[in-house]
Amino acid sequence: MNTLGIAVIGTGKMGADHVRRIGATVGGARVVAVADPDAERVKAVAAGVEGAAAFTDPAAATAAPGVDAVLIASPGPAHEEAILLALERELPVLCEKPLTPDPEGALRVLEAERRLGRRLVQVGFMRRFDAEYERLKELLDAGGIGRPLFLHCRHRNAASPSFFTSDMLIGDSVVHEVDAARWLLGQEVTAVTVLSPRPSSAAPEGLSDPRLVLLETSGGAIVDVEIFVNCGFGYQVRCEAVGESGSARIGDGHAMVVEAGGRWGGEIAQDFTTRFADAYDRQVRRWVAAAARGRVDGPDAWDGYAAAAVAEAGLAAARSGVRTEVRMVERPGLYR
Ligand SMILES: NC(=O)C1=CN([C@@H]2O[C@H](COP(=O)(O)OP(=O)(O)OC[C@H]3O[C@@H](n4cnc5c(N)ncnc54)[C@H](O)[C@@H]3O)[C@@H](O)[C@H]2O)C=CC1
Ligand SMILES: O=C1[C@@H](O)[C@H](O)[C@@H](O)[C@H](O)[C@H]1O
Repeated sequence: MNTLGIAVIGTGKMGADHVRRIGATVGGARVVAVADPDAERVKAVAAGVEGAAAFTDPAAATAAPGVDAVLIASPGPAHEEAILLALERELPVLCEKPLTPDPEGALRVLEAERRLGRRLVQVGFMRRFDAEYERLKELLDAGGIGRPLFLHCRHRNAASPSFFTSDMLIGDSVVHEVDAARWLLGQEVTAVTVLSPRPSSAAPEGLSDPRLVLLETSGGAIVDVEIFVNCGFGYQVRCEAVGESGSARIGDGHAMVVEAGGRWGGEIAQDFTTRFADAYDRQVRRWVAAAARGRVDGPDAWDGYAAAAVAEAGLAAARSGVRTEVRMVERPGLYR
């Protein structure tokens, strides 16, 4: 197999981490171009990769010599433009979540793929590549705990970045649970309710943090998500599935428990780059292997659209305080 030349669009926290990962742990690929409007940042990232050209314009990076595929790690509102540029060139794409912040943008991506007649876009819902999530999915698929009734989810970040808004708790954070729930249960989310307690005193001024998000699914299950992005003590992503004949829980993170000095305990990961390091590696490896065959082997643009539709309902539910139904178009044949 020839080496896949990748353009990485956006070289902030995730983009720089993906550039490092492609060089360090992903075979069969190399970064040939990077783009970021922050000229200093993009130059610094390119300087660490032999043969990578630095651009401030994503279009120029996408059109650079040797680019066979595009990995997008810019902020959500910039994703649609970057995806459409890549699709114009019929290049495979791995786009960080969310695919787009709104369902309308996601529908334009679906339309671009429909015109090409094939799927080229994978969305960075990396939990599908996490070993614990995979085991939970296998158990549910095998009927190991009977028909699922509830997913109880906890999603906590130590602290939110300065640019974080109340909408992003749903559109940037809870989208992971939306995708995980759809994938684990094999069902669509049909309605959303959002409850917002008095904000934590640790939350930045104006940020509605934490929140409780309730998702109803097409198969009659209920998913509750505590999203708390300034919990202060670390990064925790937990999921307990309760079925008709049992329950199963992942994400306790107790890989090693130390008993010493009259105490017992373990460490808590401080952010997603640690907790999901293996999942990101496997996600990018699988994408590279599939992209080299012109295929998508993971969450696709339809999954990105579905998550955006649920997020839209979630934002309306948060504003109104009322249970809000999710509106989705019929799934096109390309994604069945
Ligand atoms: N899968 C996961 O667990 C995670 C995914 N993400 C996603 O990754 C993406 C990037 O997030 P972070 O790296 O945390 O943000 P960041 O703020 O650290 O980096 C974003 C970078 O994109 C650049 N940028 C801004 N506009 C751009 C444009 N039009 N074209 C190209 N670059 C542009 C910025 O200058 C910055 O360097 C987002 O979609 C976010 O939701 C972020 C954290 C974890
Ligand atoms: O995707 C991510 C971030 O964008 C988001 O802001 C965090 O809340 C999530 O834990 C992380 O996985």
